Amino acid sequence: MKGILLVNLGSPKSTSEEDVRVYLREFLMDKRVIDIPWLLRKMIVELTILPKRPKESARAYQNIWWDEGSPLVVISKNLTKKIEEKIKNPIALAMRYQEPSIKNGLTKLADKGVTEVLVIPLYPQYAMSTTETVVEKAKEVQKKYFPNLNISFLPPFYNDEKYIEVLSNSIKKHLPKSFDLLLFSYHGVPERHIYKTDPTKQCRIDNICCFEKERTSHKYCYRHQCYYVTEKVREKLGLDKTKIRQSFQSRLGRSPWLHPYTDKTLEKLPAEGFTHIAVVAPAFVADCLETLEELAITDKELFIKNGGKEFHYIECLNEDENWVEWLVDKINIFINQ
Ligand SMILES: C=CC1=C(C)c2cc3[nH]c(cc4nc(cc5[nH]c(cc1n2)c(C)c5CCC(=O)O)C(CCC(=O)O)=C4C)c(C)c3C=C
Ligand SMILES: [Fe+2]
Ligand SMILES: [Fe+2]
Repeated sequence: MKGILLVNLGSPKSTSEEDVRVYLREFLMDKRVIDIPWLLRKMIVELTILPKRPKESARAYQNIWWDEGSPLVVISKNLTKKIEEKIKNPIALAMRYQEPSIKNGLTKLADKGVTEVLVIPLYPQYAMSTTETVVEKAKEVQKKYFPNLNISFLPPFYNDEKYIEVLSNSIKKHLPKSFDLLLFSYHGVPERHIYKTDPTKQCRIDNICCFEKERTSHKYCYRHQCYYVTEKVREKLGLDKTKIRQSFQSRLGRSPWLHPYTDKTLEKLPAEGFTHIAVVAPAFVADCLETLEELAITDKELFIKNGGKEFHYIECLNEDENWVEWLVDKINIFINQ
């Protein structure tokens, strides 16, 4: 029998400083997130990040936590339930970090007699810190604990026409009547991750390859995939190029990340005459710390402090009916093939 495993990033178990530390340790010790040799990574994580960051992050999580738990996990669970009601085959949810784990999700499916699993990493764009780490972890768990289970993966869907339509319609539904500018803010990655995953080794941050129409490197280029989504959604919404901007948020550490940075962009927009803005975050399919806290609270304050008047945060796809339908369609193709 065929089954489905949805995989999202994951959250700490609670907003306590200790649970946040445990979560950050697992997350940041992933070699596809901080891609340096193990000993150096361990030293940086344990000696420079974990002494202070868990306290700050715990406070941030406390600002957005729901009665039922982490927004990202709660939304992902609700999404799974909605899909479950529309398909005949078993479906389970897993998180790349913390609980429910990928092993836990595969166990649930195997216990129901599933022998073939479609793993769906819940990321529209490919990055070594998102899709790749989910794929590699799922393969590792399968090999170790479920040798008789067949697994395959839904590839990044940033260029799926129907997905673009679903995203555009959701944004349209939440756009305010009048605004000066729509900002597309994507989670950033270190620039070196773009070079590292480029099979052609030709993509350079300062040249235009990421904007070109066809290129082998696009399949593994997070930067291109973000530009693609922005451009296609802009076209679908019928917005002039002057009405949109794209930026990258949530950087960590001192090395250069993808530019322009969201916070720096927001500081400058009011002086450029953009005081009423709407902000959307299409790298996330579910609202989370990075959208509800970083964007909708911290970055909003920054924008207002710099002369902005209106900051309208547009929610992620979350449990949108058309998004559920899109996933159900992909699942049915797998089940019926
Ligand atoms: C959507 C795509 C994501 C990419 C790409 C990504 C890369 C990436 N992230 C970090 C460091 C942190 N990210 C944190 C939170 C976080 N990141 C994503 C998604 C992507 N990350 C999500 C959905 C979340 C929110 C989780 C939640 O519980 O709501 C955090 C933890 C919070 C904090 O302390 O700020 C860190 C740290 C790196 C280093 C990286 C690329 C290499
Ligand atoms: Fe992140
Ligand atoms: Fe590129």
